[in-house]
Amino acid sequence: MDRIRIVGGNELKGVIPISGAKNAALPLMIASLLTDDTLTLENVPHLADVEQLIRILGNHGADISVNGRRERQSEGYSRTIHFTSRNIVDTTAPYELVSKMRASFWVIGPLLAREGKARVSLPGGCAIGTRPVDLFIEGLTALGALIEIDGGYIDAKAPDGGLIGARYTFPKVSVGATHVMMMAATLARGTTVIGNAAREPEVQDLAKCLNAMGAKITGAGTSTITIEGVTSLSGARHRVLPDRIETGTYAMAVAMTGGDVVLEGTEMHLLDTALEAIRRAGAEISTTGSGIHVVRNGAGIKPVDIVTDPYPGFPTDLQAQFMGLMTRSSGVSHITETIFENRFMHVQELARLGAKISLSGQTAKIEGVERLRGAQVMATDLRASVSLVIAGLAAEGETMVSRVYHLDRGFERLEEKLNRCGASVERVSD
Ligand SMILES: CC(=O)N[C@H]1[C@@H](OP(=O)(O)OP(=O)(O)OC[C@H]2O[C@@H](n3ccc(=O)[nH]c3=O)[C@H](O)[C@@H]2O)O[C@H](CO)[C@@H](O)[C@@H]1O
Ligand SMILES: C=C(OP(=O)(O)O)C(=O)O
Repeated sequence: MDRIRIVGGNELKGVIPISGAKNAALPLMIASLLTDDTLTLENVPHLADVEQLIRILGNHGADISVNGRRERQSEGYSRTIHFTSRNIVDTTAPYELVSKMRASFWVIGPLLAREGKARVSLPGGCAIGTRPVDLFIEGLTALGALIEIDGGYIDAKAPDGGLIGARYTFPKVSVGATHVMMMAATLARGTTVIGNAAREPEVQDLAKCLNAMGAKITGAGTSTITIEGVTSLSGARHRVLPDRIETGTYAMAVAMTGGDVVLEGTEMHLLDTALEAIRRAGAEISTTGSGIHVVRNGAGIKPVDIVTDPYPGFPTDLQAQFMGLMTRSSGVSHITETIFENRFMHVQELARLGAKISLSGQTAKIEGVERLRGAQVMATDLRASVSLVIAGLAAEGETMVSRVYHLDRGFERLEEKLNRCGASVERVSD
């Protein structure tokens, strides 16, 4: 199993290209099941989750080629991938495939809308909370679906004549349930109005792509989304938006080590709240022609309190990284996690590097320390693992991160990107 060795202490200087967003690419890929035409996605990151979803879509009958080549042959950054699901050959998404990744459950929306039925295993994904699927069930039921849970699978059937547009307000904001309801409603009869919808940029990106495919969606990016059903969707070409979580992660890495880096190909408005927190911690952040410029020269790291919230709040997917940064602040900070009930597994690993963190319910109190010292640590989930990398970049000596398969789910060429800016990060295969 691969590990990552980091020798800390170097400032980061240079340019880091930001990849297409994993959390946009996944629903966009799934949307290809809604049409028998070809959906071409540009700027798709080369990540374990994307590869896994390629396998899942292939199981449903999608024909997938990468830059004109067959899947898995391209080594390049951010690929262009063509998805064609001429016929859906199987409406079952089996446990063996779905249990590895939360988003794969989302195929339930397109399969139900296009084929009138779907049998999808209950999902897996990062172990950061119980992550139930009740909101998906309620939303799809509102569209007329009959849903049963059977042997660990959700069995969903559309009424004769297909799903029916409806008004439904989510009792809680869910990114995944918003994606699924929006996709399912594109092919429903009549109009659907989703209340308390997720406003994340990835939801907006999916709506933009669906509209390019012929859907009639308005309001994405606000909490009310209206979808007028159409009888069929066509193919389209769409560029995946930049990864705001990768952007925030590298911005925090620069704030942590000091240095001067341009995050290329990304946009500030995708993560205003997180960038504001990094600024308050002491980094200077500005827009350049090619992306975002992050600098921290000399000044220490100031303590900043944050609370995670649905977009446009501080993203839970940057909470662990921000905690990594706060471990070296000059005072006491508090981080409150409101989205997932078990997203503090990085706390005990950061402690191995010398961090002083105590937990009280959903709030972590971080007492900044003057120095961290390298140690052996274990990645427990995707974002937790990269918080250990951020801490390792500033720690004295060698940090060895095990279970890096978590990192490979969401960070494209992490070692290469950091090393090009002067870090010392190496993958070790045992
Ligand atoms: C692939 C992807 O895009 N993953 C992101 C997505 O996950 P995901 O879409 O799974 O997250 P949700 O927005 O659905 O989850 C938000 C909260 O709602 C709860 N919930 C969700 C569905 C449901 O049926 N019932 C229910 O109670 C969850 O347990 C959680 O407490 O949004 C999260 C919140 O920004 C991010 O951390 C994940 O990185
Ligand atoms: C939690 C994440 O992913 P997933 O929803 O796929 O588990 C994430 O991207 O941080």
